[in-house]
Amino acid sequence: MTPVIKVSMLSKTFGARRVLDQIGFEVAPGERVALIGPSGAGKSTLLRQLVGLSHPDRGSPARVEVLGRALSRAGRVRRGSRAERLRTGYIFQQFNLAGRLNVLTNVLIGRLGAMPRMRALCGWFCADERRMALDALARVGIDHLAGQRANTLSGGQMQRVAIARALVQDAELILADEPIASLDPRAAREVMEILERVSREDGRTLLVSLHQVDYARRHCERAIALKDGRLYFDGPIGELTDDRLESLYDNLALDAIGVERDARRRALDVPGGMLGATG
Ligand SMILES: Nc1ncnc2c1ncn2[C@@H]1O[C@H](COP(=O)(O)OP(=O)(O)OP(=O)(O)O)[C@@H](O)[C@H]1O
Repeated sequence: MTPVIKVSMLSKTFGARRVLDQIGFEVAPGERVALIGPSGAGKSTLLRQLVGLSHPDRGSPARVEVLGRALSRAGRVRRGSRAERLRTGYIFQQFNLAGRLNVLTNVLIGRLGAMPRMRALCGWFCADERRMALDALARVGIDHLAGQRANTLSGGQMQRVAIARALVQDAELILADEPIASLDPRAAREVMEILERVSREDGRTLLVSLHQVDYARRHCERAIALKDGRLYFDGPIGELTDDRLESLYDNLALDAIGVERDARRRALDVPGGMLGATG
């Protein structure tokens, strides 16, 4: 099966600082993968590489392939066609909605890339497109808010709009960069449940960066951990033991990264799976 994401020898340097250092991994269709690691480890930089918002170091042997298409090679980005770009949905921590537009229009924006250019320029959406957007809003539980201005929503509702937009885009791959970092615990749980559900039900691949490790354990089957720009762990979520987490986060109290005390007791200490040095 062709991987949805295939990255090899990916390095990214800002000034004198190497933020990503020879990263390599693959993600299979339908996998739900949590991207974790301390602040500044390179998670956002990595996600941005997967949509061409950033390019690898020029002249490096880096290869980034997404949905079977080479996105960058030797530091050069290939933007791809509108249709190709639609296949990846990107969800931001800060929602990225047009605050003055209503919820339905914000969702319909996900269709713009698939519409004839003239109609897209004028923002003329047909009945089928509106129905599709309403269906997507119903799936995330907020179709009753379709006519409300986006900037009047709560953070959790805004993130549901962003997910509905990725659904009308029919994105096969959803990349989410700390989608719950600004949400209260209840909204965070609901948003993660929705992301897991749309991945499970539709077979969409999910790569989500998270600060709170319990959400990774609950909603993802695999974790990729970065530390100081290097791949530190890549394996099944069950192998991400508390000891490994403590070493990943330099002995930061586990409570600080959202690990519940009773979950600590349950965690298995399975050998193998660590790739890099500790500490
Ligand atoms: N455009 C840029 N120019 C210079 N430095 C950058 C740029 N983008 C990111 N960095 C630096 O790269 C490092 C990694 O940043 P990145 O945002 O990828 O980390 P992160 O793991 O997502 O962190 P956090 O969890 O805090 O969001 C940081 O030191 C950051 O300051």
